[in-house]
Amino acid sequence: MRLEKLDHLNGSLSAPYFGRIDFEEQFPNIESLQNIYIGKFGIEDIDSREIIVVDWRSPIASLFYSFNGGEEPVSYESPDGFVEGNIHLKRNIVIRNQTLDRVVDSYVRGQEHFEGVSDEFLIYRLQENKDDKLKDIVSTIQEEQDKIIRSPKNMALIIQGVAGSGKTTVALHRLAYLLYHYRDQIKAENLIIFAPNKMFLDYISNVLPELGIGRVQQYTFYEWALEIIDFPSKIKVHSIQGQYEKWFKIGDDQLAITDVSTERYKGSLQFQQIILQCLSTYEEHCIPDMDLELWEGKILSRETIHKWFYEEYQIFPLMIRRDHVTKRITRFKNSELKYIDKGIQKKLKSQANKVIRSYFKKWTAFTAVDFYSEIFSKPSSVLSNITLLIPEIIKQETKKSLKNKELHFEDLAALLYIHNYLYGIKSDFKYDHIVIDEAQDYSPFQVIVLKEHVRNHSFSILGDLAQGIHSYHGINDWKEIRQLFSEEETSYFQLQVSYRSTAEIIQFSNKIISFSEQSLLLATPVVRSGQEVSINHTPKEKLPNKIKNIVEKEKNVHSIAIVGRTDEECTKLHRLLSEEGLQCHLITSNLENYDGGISIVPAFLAKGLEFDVVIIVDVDEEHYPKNELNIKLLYVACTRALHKLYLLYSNNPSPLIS
Ligand SMILES: Nc1ncnc2c1ncn2[C@@H]1O[C@H](COP(=O)(O)OP(=O)(O)OP(=O)(O)O)[C@@H](O)[C@H]1O
Repeated sequence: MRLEKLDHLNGSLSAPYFGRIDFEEQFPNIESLQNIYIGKFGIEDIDSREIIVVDWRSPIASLFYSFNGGEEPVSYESPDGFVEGNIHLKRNIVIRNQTLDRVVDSYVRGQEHFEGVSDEFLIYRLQENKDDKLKDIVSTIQEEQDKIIRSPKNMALIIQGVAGSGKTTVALHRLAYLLYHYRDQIKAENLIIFAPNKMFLDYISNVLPELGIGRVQQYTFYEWALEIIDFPSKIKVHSIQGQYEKWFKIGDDQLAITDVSTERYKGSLQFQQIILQCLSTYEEHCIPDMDLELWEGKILSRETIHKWFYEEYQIFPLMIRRDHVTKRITRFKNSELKYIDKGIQKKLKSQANKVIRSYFKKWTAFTAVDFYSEIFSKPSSVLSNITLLIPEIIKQETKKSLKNKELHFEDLAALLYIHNYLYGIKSDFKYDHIVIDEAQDYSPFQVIVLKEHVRNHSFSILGDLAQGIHSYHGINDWKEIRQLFSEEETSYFQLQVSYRSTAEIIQFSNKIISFSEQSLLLATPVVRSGQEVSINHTPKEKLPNKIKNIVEKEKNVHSIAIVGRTDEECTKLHRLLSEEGLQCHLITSNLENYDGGISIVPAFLAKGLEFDVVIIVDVDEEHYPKNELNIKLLYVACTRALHKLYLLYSNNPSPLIS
């Protein structure tokens, strides 16, 4: 704790605070006017205990974020109850390396041009070029974001936010808030963030220590599942990347996303119900239907074993219960043997052991994979009626995979669910809070599994349906997730303002997403204007040169993305550009680090990232025909840009931009 505190103090040395409010508590006495300085970490005088800077997460600092201007009294909730008062000043301050860089008053009481809180400081921050990694936003958190960040812990928050509305950022700040506010109840090690891939985790990795929450666990769902289930080495478990080629290819054989696609089916509530029925039926029938006669005349009745299993050991998961019953039977046998004449003891012992072995052969011990195989390959008579409900095509496909010793990403939710039912959840895998970023790509079944791993349904579930490019296994509507929680357990928020891009880029992207058949929330820009989106016809052979020219023109920015449509084409373009002497990183699905600079990235991998300048290539009829997947892919690509967006096409432009 001391080391952590020292770390915070060192950080505060170079930038102690970023804001000030002058707050007059509502007493008649004007002397109660306090100048409150707000920083990333609180600082107090070690001798006098006087608070010099308050932590941004403290109750009083909430006024800095929730204050909307005007002369009406404001209030905040302190540990002793609500405190009311008036704000006289709201000031933003930029300090870098102990140098005061900028001071902007966004509200001064009594001055006419400050009727509301001005956005000048926010716009100044948004105009900056970003470096490689995501940054904290403590100095400019907006009111609607602050409400989410400060929501109570024992709630499943579901947040639909447009591209660039700060979902990822808000989720990380929420973790910092929870750790501050509930410091006696939760530990950083017991919080976990799920993100789409390792590169994305690297991209957000800087914010965590900046916010003082470096020890939070970070995982992809795939890696996490592999930590829990010990798969036999002969089984290959394919990650989600295995699906990319199938779903993101171009040409006439592009797949349509339907409800009976294997991925969607295996993530559905319907499938979870079937698995649950199989498990509970197995539970009902697993004990062999017989008494256990250890030796002649020594019978352990079926009823006694039932009582042990269904009543005494009921709190344990199935397989642990089976172990307990095994041990109990052995104890019973040993204690009974004590009364047996020494001369025949040995003989009866070996006879009893044989009987016990044969008894437990009839009582199958399953691993998750065995049970899953049983469902698909050779269901026992009690299960076969239930498995009839699984569509035949999915059954056949899965049976074939299992025969080839292969499992796929979409099988993981069911496998984890079975594993938890059979073996329970170890305390290492129980969490105080779970963040699911890009949650539109999660299936209801995945969320059901995660719900088993979190205490008090404490979730932050964030996503954007407009970016649902993985809807072959994700959701189409938040109802699919909301229905998994009761009304009191959940809260739903919408974030509609996009902070990432200029107004021009947002308006352009909105036009593209409006082609979608879904009714989706459109983004509203913060009034930050930039250059018009540039659309250029560029013949194929001139593409490398054109890209080089744009890069040359934009050489002063920190990050540029060249976005292609498929993995293969990006690799090709990367080679071509490298031959032309342009240094750039190719982002592939198994990349673990994000290096910034100039990147070449397929649209489906760009999700979650952002770049000062984005150049989208091949925006033509062939690569982006008008269908749901391409609308969303192009929307994702466009909304990655902060300041400038270029679209290049050869032949005929895509109908989405023509
Ligand atoms: N209140 C804010 N003040 C300053 N910058 C902000 C604010 N909110 C968000 N941003 C910035 O907007 C950008 C987008 O944030 P973030 O990546 O968290 O959004 P997102 O909703 O997760 O986006 P997407 O869904 O497109 O991945 C980031 O650069 C972030 O710093």
